[in-house]
Amino acid sequence: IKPSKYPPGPRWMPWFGNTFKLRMLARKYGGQHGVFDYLSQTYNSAVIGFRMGRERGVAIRGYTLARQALISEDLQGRPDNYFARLRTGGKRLGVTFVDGDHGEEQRNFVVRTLKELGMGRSRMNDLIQRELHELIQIIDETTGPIQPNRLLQLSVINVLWTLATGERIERHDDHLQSLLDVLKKRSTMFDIAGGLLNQMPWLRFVARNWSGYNILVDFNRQLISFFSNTIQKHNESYTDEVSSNDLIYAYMREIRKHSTNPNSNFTEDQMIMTILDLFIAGANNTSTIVDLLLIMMVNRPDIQAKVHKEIDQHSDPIRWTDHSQLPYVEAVIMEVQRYFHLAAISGPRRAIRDCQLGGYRIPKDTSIFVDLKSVHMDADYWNDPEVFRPERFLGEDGTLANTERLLSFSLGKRRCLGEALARACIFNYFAGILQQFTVELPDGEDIMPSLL
Ligand code: HEM
Repeated sequence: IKPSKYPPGPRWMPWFGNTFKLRMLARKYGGQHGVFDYLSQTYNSAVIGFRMGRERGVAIRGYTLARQALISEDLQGRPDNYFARLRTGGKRLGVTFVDGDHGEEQRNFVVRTLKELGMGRSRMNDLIQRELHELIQIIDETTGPIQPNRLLQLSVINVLWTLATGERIERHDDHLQSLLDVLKKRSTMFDIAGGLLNQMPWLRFVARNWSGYNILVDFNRQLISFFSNTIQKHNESYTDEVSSNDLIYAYMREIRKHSTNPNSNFTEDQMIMTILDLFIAGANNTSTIVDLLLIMMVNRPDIQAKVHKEIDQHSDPIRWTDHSQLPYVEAVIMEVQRYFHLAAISGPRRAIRDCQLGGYRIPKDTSIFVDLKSVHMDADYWNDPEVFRPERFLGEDGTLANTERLLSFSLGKRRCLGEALARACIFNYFAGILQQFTVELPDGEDIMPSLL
């Protein structure tokens, strides 16, 4: 039975709620954001209520309500469901799917440590530049067309890996290649709500492969075995002097500091799951944005020419610290994030208490899905959202404008904690590659009409 004043939406079926309807609509409308768009029009509301198996869900569309929801203190929790627990070995661990005091403690620790390790500072830039240098060398030495996706992904992963473990991984490492394959498969099988498996956990008994259960278990197993060697080496070589050298050492320092507290959340399992979370959240998105930027440059030589013009005014290698002097480059990066809306729906939130939104009642423990695409594609605000036009992020004086309407890293206490790293990587790689090369289509390939 729907709670009173619950947001409008489809009628709930016994047991399954709207699970099958939502899946059918997702196939028809190209994903969850398409479903929310359809339901929002059908029920003429920017707030939509539904039910996925046992879980109540609310989708929120449009800038005003999206902003309100993302920063609301009532909505800073994360769903505690089967999918969230399965991804971290059955327990509530890591940073992404924990909340309350435990979540805050872990998130604060990671943010503080990443800062100590140089995130947002020159050390991070040096790391990125080192990887960029290698990438440029590889491109330089390659004859024939290049498909940059995997090259970029390995580069970004090496930045993350160095922050986590203090060392790089070789590009040809077999473990790394198979990990990337699982990561890719995993991201195609699970939507942000955890897919069908989350709504019907019993599927793991009857359809282990089809439901994605095996992929998830396999991914965790591979990642844990990938890390176990490094963790063992860190354990053996730990001293106070090295305790601030990387994230694993810093975590070990914290485990030791809390060793007399039997209720401490700083445990080895928690450390592994925290690193896993950083990789799940950060390994793909950042390199995909750079890939999309290059695809867009190939498809729009006119925009590439403007990017080159701005970049050519800098004789030195371009670094993140120069970003404010390159507003057009920044505007192109923002437009790619808006246009391709990589995170179409923000990370699921959980109402930590009964609350109100848009005049509707949101009961405690409802999962909240904020539709970021609806903000990025809002025709009332952008006029021509379907057109790729970086100038929309530039004011008349040529400086950046409308940046508050770009929510790709979300807002509030649960906003992306890797934003500084991701933005620096994207800027350095994009500007760095275009400072050295002009990108164009291989002979015989056609421009993608949808990207014009
Ligand atoms: C272009 C690249 C990236 C995009 C578009 C992106 C976007 C997002 C979004 C939309 C969220 C959900 C926030 C919310 O629930 O309100 C998020 C969370 C998160 N991101 Fe990113 N992210 C990117 C890169 C990274 C990187 C490089 C890292 C790792 C250092 C990272 C780590 C995280 C973590 C750990 C969370 C969960 C935070 C929490 O639950 O408190 N992200 N990201």
